[in-house]
Amino acid sequence: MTPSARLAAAIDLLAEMDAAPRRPADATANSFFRERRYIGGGDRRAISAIVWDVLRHWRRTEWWIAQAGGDATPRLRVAARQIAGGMTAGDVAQAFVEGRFAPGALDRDERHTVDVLARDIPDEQTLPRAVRLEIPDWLLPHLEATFGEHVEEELAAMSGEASLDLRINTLRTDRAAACKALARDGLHPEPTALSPWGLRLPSRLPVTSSVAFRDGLVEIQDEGSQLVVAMLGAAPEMRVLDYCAGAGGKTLAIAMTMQNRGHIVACDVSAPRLDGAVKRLRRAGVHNVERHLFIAGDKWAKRRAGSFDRVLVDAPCSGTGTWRRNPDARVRLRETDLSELVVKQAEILDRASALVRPGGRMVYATCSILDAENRSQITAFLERHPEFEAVLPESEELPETLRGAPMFSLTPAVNGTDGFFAAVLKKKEA
Ligand SMILES: C[S@@+](CC[C@H](N)C(=O)[O-])C[C@H]1O[C@@H](n2cnc3c(N)ncnc32)[C@H](O)[C@@H]1O
Repeated sequence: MTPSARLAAAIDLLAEMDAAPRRPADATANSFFRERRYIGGGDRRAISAIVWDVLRHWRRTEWWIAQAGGDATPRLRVAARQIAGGMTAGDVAQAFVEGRFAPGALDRDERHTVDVLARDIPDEQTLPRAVRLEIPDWLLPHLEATFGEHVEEELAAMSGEASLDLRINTLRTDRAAACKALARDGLHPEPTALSPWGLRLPSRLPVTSSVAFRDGLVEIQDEGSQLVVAMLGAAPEMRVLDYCAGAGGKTLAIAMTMQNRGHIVACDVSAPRLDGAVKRLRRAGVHNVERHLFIAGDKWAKRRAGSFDRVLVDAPCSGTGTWRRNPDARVRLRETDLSELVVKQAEILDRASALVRPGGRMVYATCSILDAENRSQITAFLERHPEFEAVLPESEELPETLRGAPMFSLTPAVNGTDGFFAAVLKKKEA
């Protein structure tokens, strides 16, 4: 593809993302490329790089274009990022050519805006703080409350690329053998610092086509997620409930800590997500998992009240800890989304807690960095449920540094993981 054709495809993809603002950007990108199989790997990477650069600089680009008197259309966003990358207004005009695989020429207004953009490249320090930090204005006080004076460095770390973390599957292998198998496919990970099962690769590499992945020796899982499972401390022969199991990412790791012995129930309200677990469970050699889909009027939970040794609540959340992977989520989160999530999380916690046996433990986890979804949520839960108390984790697999408190928060800046929160709550003996 020519450079102009790549710009044209990037503009088309951004327009599709604009048309489906609630859909994660990577899901839109996957279907965009699936429908255009003629786009080869190199072009696909180049187009994605243009689009992700726009997404990572969404607010400042919008602000800059508004200052120049233009509308932040996909065409002008792409043009502005080319200028930020060193192109002149003339270069941009030349790249926006007519033709079947080209973006089409800039019209008069666009040309004018591009001229102004190239003349007035903003100085970082003149940008309003929330614009510079690439977050909606309403979110700034929440982040300041969580991170205090570290807010800038935390958000800077969240603008970077996420590492690609793997979890070895001890049902099938150990770390040394997994590394050997990965090396045969040219993959040379380093052990992670905190998780005993983690391996880290520097960036997005084609792990899923490796033999080690296909044979179930490794799973893709952020180190933070692995530590949430370690926090749960599930052991062989226990009865464990994964209340928000989704496609089973943590269920797989729980089965591993239980050495495939005992019983796990993986629940969710989404059938497609639960169905997504089937193939993964098979690949990992896990066979002690039952799946259960929650439906309205379901008596399932009532019949099993007080019967589980461990309950994991990996709650639906703002996903603010995963901004490195989903930069679009950073500016799309609305204040009403957060307030709705906080209510939903409290309801889920109330329901899930009824399933814990006396003396049993519940771990509440989110991939959020916002206090409202984390510590405040736990404080409110403990006020509503005096039969629970926050306790220290009991887990050999958790590193010393995380064993000294009933809750942990991980962040990209401090731990190099996604942002995660986890808390251990014990149901007092009757
Ligand atoms: C953070 S995701 C879970 C990810 C999964 N545990 C993993 O490790 O791959 C949250 C899940 O909660 C589910 N969920 C949303 N509302 C729920 C509810 N009321 N009860 C149970 N699950 C719910 C969503 O469908 C979603 O799959």
